Amino acid sequence: MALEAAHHYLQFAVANVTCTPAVLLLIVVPLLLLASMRTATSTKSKQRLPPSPPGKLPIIGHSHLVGPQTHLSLRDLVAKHGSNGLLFLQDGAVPTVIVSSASAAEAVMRTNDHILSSRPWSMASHILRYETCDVAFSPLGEYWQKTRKLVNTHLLSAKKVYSFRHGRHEEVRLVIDKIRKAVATAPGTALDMSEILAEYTNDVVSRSVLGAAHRKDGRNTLFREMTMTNVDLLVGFNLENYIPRWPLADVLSRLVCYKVTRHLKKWDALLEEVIQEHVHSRKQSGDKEENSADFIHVLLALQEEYGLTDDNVKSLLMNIFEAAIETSYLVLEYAMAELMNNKDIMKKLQTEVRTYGSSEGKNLDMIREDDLSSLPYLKATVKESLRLHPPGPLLLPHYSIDDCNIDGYDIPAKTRVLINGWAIGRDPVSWERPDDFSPERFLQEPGSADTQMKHGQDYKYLPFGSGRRICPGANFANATMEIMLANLMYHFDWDVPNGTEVSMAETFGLMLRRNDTLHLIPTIV
Ligand code: HEM
Repeated sequence: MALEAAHHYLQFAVANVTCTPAVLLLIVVPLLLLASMRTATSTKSKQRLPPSPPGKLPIIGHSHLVGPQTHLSLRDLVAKHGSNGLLFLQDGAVPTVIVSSASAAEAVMRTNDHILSSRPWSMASHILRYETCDVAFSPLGEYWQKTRKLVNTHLLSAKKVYSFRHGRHEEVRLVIDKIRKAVATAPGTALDMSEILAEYTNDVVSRSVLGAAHRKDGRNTLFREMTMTNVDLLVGFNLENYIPRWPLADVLSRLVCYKVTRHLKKWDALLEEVIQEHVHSRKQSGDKEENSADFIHVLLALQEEYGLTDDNVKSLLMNIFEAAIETSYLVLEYAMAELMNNKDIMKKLQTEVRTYGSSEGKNLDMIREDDLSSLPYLKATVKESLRLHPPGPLLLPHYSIDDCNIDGYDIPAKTRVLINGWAIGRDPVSWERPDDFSPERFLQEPGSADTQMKHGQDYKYLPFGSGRRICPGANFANATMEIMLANLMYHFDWDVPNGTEVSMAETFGLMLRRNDTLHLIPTIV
């Protein structure tokens, strides 16, 4: 893996700076060797680290043991060499602890949460996020606390999310109308549901951030493209994984991150434009902030109170796009794919939604958010999809700000901690028939709208993480996903072209995604 990464790095570096590979080698190789010597000396301490697999190499450490399907590789390594779901890996220059059981996750995200919930640093992320002034990648500290409070209280509280429901209804209605039209024009034709669902989640998010005019000049699409490019840039090789942070390495990293800097300029121009429009409209409307005001309005209204610079505001906005669009779309796509391969479950779900929609002479034109609490099987289906297919299989990386001890093992300060939520969600110790798609497992009792396992309170189920870094967007995400899935089930029957199974083959990146585009044939009911 590390050799592949080194090759990747050289390609990446050459593509980004006007340096020849030979010059890069001259700079990089001595730094790597120096780093390796430093790592070798630093690991000679008396600490009792969690067990490690054999086969550690100079410079790259254990990285060559981790294959491209990282979540699978790590699960297998922990099963073979770990203890109680804990394993220590030297990933290049980065000491890393892998967490792969519910009990170890609880020790990390509850018992030692105050020590283990900072974030590791990366140059690409630092540059792209206005010198790390977003919420998601800020280290633990005052700035993170302040912005996290703002996000929890003013942007993503249950009340605020509920206030956006009319916008979501409109977006869902647009999708339903689009599918109906396609069926009327060419019955029996397969639609690209991946694209339809990605567009939907993007529109819900950009509407909440930018307001009702989010489609102006194709901005919704532009923000989506910009967000996708973020993923491409951040998934590239990180030099600092191989060379500890010294001033010379920082200079080199900044050079390599030239493309990231260029991309930030684009973000900045776009965000500046939409913010200025909001400043203008706030002046005209006398600074009134309504309950359903979009995120830019809210942030501008609170900017002074929270002491935020313009760059802080932009970074927070970029964070919302990055965190919200892909995640919810992937869950919806996986849910539809699983339902196509489990037709009895789809039938049960359709019966629940349709019976509700037509009971007591209701004959609803669409399912609305106030109806969702009467649809327990729907909620359980979304939860089950999140269990089997968490978009972030390793959550976001955690980082220790001090030494701590788990199960008698030392976790030194400045260790990266990766929690394999994907493996924990499929651990046979915690789950019966863990690989089956079975929403029933989340129902306390048939017919009850209450479903088990509140997010973040049960460490065997971690799609949104837990502890102080738990995803603040779970309300927003669930509202976006549930209302769409309910209406897809309410209005249409679904088939796979040629009656085949949907392939669940997937690839690990910043997020876990299916390899194939999801093509499905809808029929109006
Ligand atoms: C299905 C959808 C989603 C999933 C599965 C998901 C999952 C996650 C996970 C695993 C984390 C990291 C937790 C940790 O470090 O332990 C996270 C963090 C975060 N998420 Fe989400 N997320 C989703 C949707 C959203 C949405 C819709 C938003 C905003 C509108 C959002 C905003 C954030 C933010 C700001 C953080 C960083 C929190 C912090 O570091 O303090 N997420 N999310």
